[in-house]
Amino acid sequence: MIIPHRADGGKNDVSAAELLKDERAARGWLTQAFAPSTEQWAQIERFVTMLIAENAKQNLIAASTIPAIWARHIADSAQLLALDTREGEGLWIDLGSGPGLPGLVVAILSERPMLLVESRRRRCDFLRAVVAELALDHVEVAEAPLERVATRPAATISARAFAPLDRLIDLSARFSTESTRWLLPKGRNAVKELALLPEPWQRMFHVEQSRTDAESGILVGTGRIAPKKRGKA
Ligand SMILES: C[S@@+](CC[C@H](N)C(=O)[O-])C[C@H]1O[C@@H](n2cnc3c(N)ncnc32)[C@H](O)[C@@H]1O
Repeated sequence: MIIPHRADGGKNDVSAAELLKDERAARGWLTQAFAPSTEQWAQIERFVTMLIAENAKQNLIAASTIPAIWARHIADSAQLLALDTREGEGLWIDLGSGPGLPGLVVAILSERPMLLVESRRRRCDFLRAVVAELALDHVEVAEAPLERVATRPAATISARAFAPLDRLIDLSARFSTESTRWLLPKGRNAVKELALLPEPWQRMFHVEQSRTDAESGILVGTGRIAPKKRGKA
């Protein structure tokens, strides 16, 4: 069962009737939830323009989603920030960031230090181009398979369309601490994927309904997952 949005002081709460189904609703919600400055709006607009232009050169987002890019990608990414409103300065790691979804959207809307992990060089070239263009000094790009990224404690771990849940956790457990917030959009399989996890991990997570699709869920959890012990080869 997907748990509907819980009131967040009222500020970020939406009922099913207010799902962000179109571009106007998505932009309206961004304004209401994050009150972006003029500079942040300009940065988001520029990111959207760069993403659409780059998509003609490499496949970053489904072309069919471009007319709804604010709802399907920008608000869909920003909703993760609304699920981790802690003011702390801890590192946010976005796994398999692709074109920076959700990592770059979060980085534009917040000052959280951000590590974007992406293994494909052309995608990293795009990430670096956006970081430079928007002067996002708090963003680092790790061009490597996650398996080869040095372990650092993460305050937040996000991963959108990165890997099946068990593999995602297996690869990223070493970055988690007792206070790590896990934000894992899992589409329509969220409940099923959660049910397949070992019991102690299952209890760490609950499923939040996505603001952009009533049938989709985001796994939200807090805590450390002990990395699997690997035998010596
Ligand atoms: C389906 S895309 C999703 C991209 C983005 N998060 C989004 O929602 O649009 C998955 C991304 O993960 C990257 N990826 C897959 N396995 C990876 C790994 N082991 N380490 C780092 N990146 C990986 C791929 O190159 C790809 O860009």
